[in-house]
Amino acid sequence: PSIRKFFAGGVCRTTVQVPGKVVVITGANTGIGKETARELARRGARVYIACRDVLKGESAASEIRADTKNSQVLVRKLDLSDTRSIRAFAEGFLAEEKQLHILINNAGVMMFSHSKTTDGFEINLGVNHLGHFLLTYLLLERLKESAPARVVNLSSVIHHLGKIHFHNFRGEEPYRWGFAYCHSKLANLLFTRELAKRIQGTGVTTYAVHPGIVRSELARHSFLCCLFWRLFSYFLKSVQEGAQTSLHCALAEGLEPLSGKYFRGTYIRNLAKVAFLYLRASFPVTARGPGCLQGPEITKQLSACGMSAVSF
Ligand SMILES: NC(=O)c1ccc[n+]([C@@H]2O[C@H](COP(=O)([O-])OP(=O)(O)OC[C@H]3O[C@@H](n4cnc5c(N)ncnc54)[C@H](O)[C@@H]3O)[C@@H](O)[C@H]2O)c1
Repeated sequence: PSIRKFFAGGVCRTTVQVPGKVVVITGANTGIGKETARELARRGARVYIACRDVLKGESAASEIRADTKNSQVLVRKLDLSDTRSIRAFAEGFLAEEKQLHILINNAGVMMFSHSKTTDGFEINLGVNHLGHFLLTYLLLERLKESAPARVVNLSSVIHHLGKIHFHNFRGEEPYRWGFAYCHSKLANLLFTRELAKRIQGTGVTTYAVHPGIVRSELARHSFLCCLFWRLFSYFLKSVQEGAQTSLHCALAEGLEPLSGKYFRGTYIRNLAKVAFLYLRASFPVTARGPGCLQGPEITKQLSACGMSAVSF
């Protein structure tokens, strides 16, 4: 058990209750998002599960309602791979709710095949970053009106392997080794940093999160990743443990001065760092064209802006 505890990482220790607060969580019908929704519902929030499959969302919501005795767990349709769906969700939400206190941009895909969103963007970047970018933009005024409010973006430690290919947002050239997911997670991080700057002084703050390596459904599109997840499942976090960093950023008091920072509630950070440095050295990715910002340059720029990780 002590080894398990070592790998489990930080725990959200705040006892803050949030009755009456309005929360939107994307992709909360499964995995980390579902557990985040459960805990926020337990603490009294009105929780919107924004997901692609309303039936699956309803089944998660009824489980959470029964578990937490909070009837204010609602499901709304949102497909982040389609800007029309994002606009329709935002329009419906803004008509229905006068307040929004916490937005958790949690949904994510890890796809290795060369797919695109409805609007023609590379699928990982399109869903994980561009979709959430548009959603946040459409809800930002409501967040400001409800301040103090927070935006939590799920990134990943794997952003270390990411690069921003400005010339390749539509996936004209396939990415090597499924790096598209890494690029999208780097975009989540950069978005958090820039958003924090632009909303400074409005009472809305934002945080990026690495939840740890979590036993969820994220790897379902890749046989190799599924195999890895199964082989090492003992060392991976449970979804409840994986939700702790998002919960910490959504709830903990006094985080406002840390707006724009990247949070990791995990004790395995140094192991992860060594592994990623090794990977980066083993598979150096060369620049492709003028619009490409390289990983090491980005890391340098991020740390110059105080974007090093905060552990709790
Ligand atoms: N599991 C991990 O080890 C890990 C590590 C680092 C970061 N993350 C991040 O944590 C977040 C949650 O992932 P998870 O591990 O719970 O995986 P998960 O697959 O269980 O959950 C992802 C959710 O996103 C939803 N989703 C996917 N595409 C969508 C779309 N187009 N529109 C709306 N919803 C969509 C899925 O339906 C699902 O509910 C993701 O952003 C992921 O990148 C996970």
